[in-house]
Order: sequence, then structure tokens, then C-alpha cells
Amino acid sequence: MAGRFDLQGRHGKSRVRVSRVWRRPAEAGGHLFVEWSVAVSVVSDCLPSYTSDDNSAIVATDSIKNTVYVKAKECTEVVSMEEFAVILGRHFTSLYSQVSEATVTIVERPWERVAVDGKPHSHGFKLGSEKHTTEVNVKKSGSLLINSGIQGYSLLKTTQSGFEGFVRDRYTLLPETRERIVATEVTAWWRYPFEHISQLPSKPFCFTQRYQDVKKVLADTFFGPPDVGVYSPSVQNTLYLMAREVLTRFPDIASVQLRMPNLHFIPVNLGGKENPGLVKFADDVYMPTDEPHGTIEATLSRANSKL
Ligand SMILES: O=c1[nH]c(=O)c2[nH]c(=O)[nH]c2[nH]1
Repeated sequence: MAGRFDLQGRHGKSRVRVSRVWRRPAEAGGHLFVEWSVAVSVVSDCLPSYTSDDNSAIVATDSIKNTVYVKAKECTEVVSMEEFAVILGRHFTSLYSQVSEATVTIVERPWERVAVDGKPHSHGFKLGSEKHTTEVNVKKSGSLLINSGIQGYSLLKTTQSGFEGFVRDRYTLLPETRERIVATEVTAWWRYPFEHISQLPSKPFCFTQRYQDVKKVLADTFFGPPDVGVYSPSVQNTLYLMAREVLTRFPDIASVQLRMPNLHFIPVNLGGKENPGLVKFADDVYMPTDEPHGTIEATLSRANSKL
């Protein structure tokens, strides 16, 4: 077989759901709570398990799943999802000689502390919408890649958006406009600059704070100032300004990728022979639809980045 085929495999466990509570007293801010869906995938030298009945090198995916709970238990101090992913990646690549590489992906369920009578509750949470995600790759050498992101960040504004000057040919029906609703569900990914375990910051929780900061910069740029907003000539331009602001504000983010579907709100004009002008659109009644929708995405990196 050797020489004829090149076999590369990986295995792991997906959708390992784990929650953890860190029980701080109310005076210290109350309980911290997270719910994560973890996926672990290892590159492991266990080729005989593919080509024969020899499973002797396989770290069972069931053991991989168990490890997620063991490590969660061991995290007696608060950790961010990025740190937890690094802990798992280091574990698999250091404990098992046959594992050369591990990729750990985590999606957080967005439980948010509730406020009762305007006061943050010490142990009450409600589910939010957009999700923090991370994908961490750890190699046996200690080399590292950390990407984090946001999924399902739904943003909409009712004005200060238009679309003009695009190609007009025999296929074009869309009227030009300087007044429309723009809505999207942002997916963002960005890369942190740490390329080796030894470069990781020791300050706990900085990844979580950075997620909150990026989220705010994305939304603030999308919306503009609260009273007047900011005009968007296209989703493309708004996407670029959002990405540029992330790189400008956070020098340690090397590149950012944004996917922003254009979720259409179509002007409603109804009328027939007998009832012309039954509903005449005056920037008021729309038909929302996400099928079909525009797809707009781009990656912005620093020009001199080696990444
Ligand atoms: O902001 C937009 N970008 C497009 O590329 C596009 N295409 C389209 O039909 N509407 C829009 N809007």
C-alpha cells in the first residue's frame, strides 16, 4: 500500500456540551456561569486503525469527551473559552505521543446575567442571541493559532442606508435608492497574534473582554451616532468600515473576516385594476425576507502582516 496512497486522518468528539459555575459571593459579583459546546479533533498517528483491525493507538473519542469534563472540573479559577480550548489542546498534544495536533472549537450559549429592579442578579441568567465562538489549534511543538468570533449577531437600521450606481443592464430591475432598511446577521472571525504557547498573556479573562469590545466596535460602526446614525452606501462599504475599525482599535488583532448577509426588507406596493394604490409604499410597510438574501463577505488584514 505504501507509495500508492497517502492517508491522513483525524478524529475527535463534537457537540460535547458542558456548563460550569464559578460560585463567587454576591459581594464579589455573584456566580459566573458558562455553557459551551465543545468540539475536539486530533491529528493522531493511528493509521493502522484505518488500514487494519489494530486500534492500539486510538485515543477513544469517548475518552476525549470525558476529558472535557475533567478539565472543566479542574478549572477552579475562571477561564475564558479561548483559555479552556488551549488547556484541552495542550493536554492532548502533550499526554499522547501519537497526537501531533489538536483543534478545539467552542461555541458559547449566550447566558447573560439578569437585572432585577435595575440591579445585576447574583445568580440569575437569561439567554441572549449572538454567540461567542473560538477555534484553537495547538501543535506538539507548542505552536498555536487562536481565532475567535461572533455568530448570529443580528443588526438592523430603519434608515441611513441606500444603494445606487450599480451595474444597470438588461437584467436589472432594482431601483436605486437612498432610503432603505438594512439588516444583517454578522458572522465575524478574527485572529489573535499569539503563535506559541509561551506568548500567551497571563491576565485572565482578556479574551472575553476583547470579545465584548469587538462586538461593541462592530455595532457602533454599523449604527453610527445614536441621534443621526451614519449613511451606508452599501453593505460592502459598511462591512469594510466595521472591519477597519476593529483592526484600528485593536493592534493585537492581525486580521478580521466578516460575513454579512443582506437580509432584505422589500417595499410593499399593492394594487390592481379595481383598487389601484391599495397599499402605496411610503417608506413604511415592508415585506421581510431572508430567502433569497445577498451574501457579502471580506477579510481585512494588516498589509505587512505575515499571517
Ligand atoms: O448593499 C448592497 N450591496 C449589494 O451588492 C446589493 N445588491 C443588491 O441587489 N442590493 C444590494 N445592496
